Amino acid sequence: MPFKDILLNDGRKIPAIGFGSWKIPKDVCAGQVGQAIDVGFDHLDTAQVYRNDEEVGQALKESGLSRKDIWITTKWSGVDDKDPKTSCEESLKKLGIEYIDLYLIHHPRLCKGDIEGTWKKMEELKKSGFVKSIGVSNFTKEDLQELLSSASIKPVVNQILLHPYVIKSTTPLLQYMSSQHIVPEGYSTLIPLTSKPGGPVDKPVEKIAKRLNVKPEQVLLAWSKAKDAVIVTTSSRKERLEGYLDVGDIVLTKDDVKAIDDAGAKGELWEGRKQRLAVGAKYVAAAGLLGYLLYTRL
Ligand SMILES: NC(=O)c1ccc[n+]([C@@H]2O[C@H](COP(=O)([O-])OP(=O)(O)OC[C@H]3O[C@@H](n4cnc5c(N)ncnc54)[C@H](O)[C@@H]3O)[C@@H](O)[C@H]2O)c1
Ligand SMILES: OCCc1c[nH]c2ccccc12
Repeated sequence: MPFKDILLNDGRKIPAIGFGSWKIPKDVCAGQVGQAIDVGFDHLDTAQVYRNDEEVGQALKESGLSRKDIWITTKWSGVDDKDPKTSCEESLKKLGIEYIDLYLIHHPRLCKGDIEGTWKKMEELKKSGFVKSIGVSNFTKEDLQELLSSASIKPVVNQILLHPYVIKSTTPLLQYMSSQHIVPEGYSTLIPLTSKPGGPVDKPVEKIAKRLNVKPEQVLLAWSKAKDAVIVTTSSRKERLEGYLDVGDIVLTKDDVKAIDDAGAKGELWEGRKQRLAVGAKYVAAAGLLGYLLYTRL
């Protein structure tokens, strides 16, 4: 059972899993994007700041795919202080395409305190037809509320960090987005494997992987799918990409999702404590140093 497209609030349908080109070096980018297309990815996720749009465009051209058969998301990242319109025109040219499926504000800080004004520029881009859908990334609930207070077009998605170690703090945002029909796109979902191995999430993920006879990364992506998120992931390895696409067939039970959420919340609590301890330790060290300096001067 392949992934089912997800319906957006503007009536368009987005493929439920995308291949991201962040950090892919220029010299191997066209090859890796081409490989992703060959294994069956029909959704590419890039950004102005990834600086590999020409190579993504080259892979697209070499794939021979018809434009309508591939979904392209790119983002306004405020590079060189260029505005969304100029950046969008440059992205279209670099990617070698006539329109962008989904254009995102990469981060609220790029709006420099004027979320409403920046969103108006995004709305203009949608009206121009060069961009079919518009959305945001890394927006908090408060950022979205500010945007929605004057928007005439709603963002279709908010692309956010989504992994078990942030699920507790992110759930209120997900609930708010759901109430506003803004679809979550989750990135860095594999963080428990890539940068936090050995944490509390490993155990439930491994147990579920064993039961379902799948890989741990597939369990994590299936968890993201269970949160009704569009998955944004990547790999240079063909077998991993094939495994990602097979996640369309993996359905976690409510208990599976809860076990992963609970373990993630434990890790989040521990991270929070560690950070507070580190800040506390810094203060103690600074106070000690100050005391020592005062003592030696007296
Ligand atoms: N909007 C944003 O601010 C933002 C931020 C980060 C990423 N993104 C998008 O999301 C995409 C994916 O981001 P990501 O790379 O953080 O995602 P990810 O968490 O999906 O990690 C992908 C990496 O995990 C590795 N991996 C897979 N299985 C593994 C395993 N079992 N053990 C160890 N490593 C394993 C892959 O080889 C790959 O390098 C990016 O390319 C970009 O398009 C957007
Ligand atoms: O999207 C990947 C993370 C990232 C890299 N550069 C950025 C600039 C603005 C917002 C996010 C990013």
